[in-house]
Amino acid sequence: MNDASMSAEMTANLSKSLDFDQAAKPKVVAKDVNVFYGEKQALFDVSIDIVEKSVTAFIGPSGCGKSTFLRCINRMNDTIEGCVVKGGISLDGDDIYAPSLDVVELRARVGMVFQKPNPFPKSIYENVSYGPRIHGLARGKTELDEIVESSLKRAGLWEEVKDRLNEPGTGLSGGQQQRLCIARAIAVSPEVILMDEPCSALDPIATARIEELIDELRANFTIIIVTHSMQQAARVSQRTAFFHLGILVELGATEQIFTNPSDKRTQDYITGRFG
Ligand SMILES: Nc1ncnc2c1ncn2[C@@H]1O[C@H](COP(=O)(O)OP(=O)(O)OP(=O)(O)O)[C@@H](O)[C@H]1O
Repeated sequence: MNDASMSAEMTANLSKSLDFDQAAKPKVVAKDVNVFYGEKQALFDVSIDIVEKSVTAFIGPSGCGKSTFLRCINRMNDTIEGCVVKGGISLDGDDIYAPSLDVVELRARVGMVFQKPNPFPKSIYENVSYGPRIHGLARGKTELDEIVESSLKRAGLWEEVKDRLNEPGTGLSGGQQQRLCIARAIAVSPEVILMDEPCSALDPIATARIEELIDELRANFTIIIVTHSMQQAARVSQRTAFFHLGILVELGATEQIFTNPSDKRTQDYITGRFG
């Protein structure tokens, strides 16, 4: 390719990614986020808009700060001693670090699914009904039953568990447990779901099931997924953010990031030169 056609192609791609950005409404907006663990700085001036009702993947080599940034969005870093977050993050314009903000309420708006499925040591029913109960989302048993059923249906688990709702959640297979954790997250009607490597403990079939589910859920939720798998990022996300050494190097439409990244570090990572 000569320089002229390369630059035409780059301009076309850039305008494609700008179109993509303009059509989308930002749900989470981070501005100049810096995170420290004691003396060590883990994130440097991260600014990003996460658009609503889509999947954004965070990729990058181990230790680059993906999970640290994810945890900033529901203030899970507050629970880590010595961790200090500076900068601003808003959810639909609300400053989530405002002193008046109720963190319990924030975590109902921003749910989280972890790497290892972690159902409570309770029944399947109680795993899903716990959140709606403590947040007062149901006006009685019938409504609670309805929330449990609809959450399990949306998580694609209902048919497999409807006859064993009183059995322990921990008795399910790994993939089913992860779908139970997704049902638990959905049950409180969050706006955003954070997923920290949700498939890393699962086999390929269970992984495919969760990936299909993520694709269905994006119609109603804003999803951010940290993944080590570039194939997974390419399959499930519409936007991809590449982190390196605590810096957000590049954010763009997933297709553009994987076919025509603008930064050499992204190019080196996606072509397997490091990471
Ligand atoms: N609780 C903690 N205490 C101290 N340092 C931490 C803590 N958690 C993360 N770090 C450090 O912050 C940096 C970013 O870590 P983080 O886990 O966010 O990266 P990551 O990109 O998610 O990595 P991985 O892909 O391996 O999960 C790393 O240098 C890590 O050692």
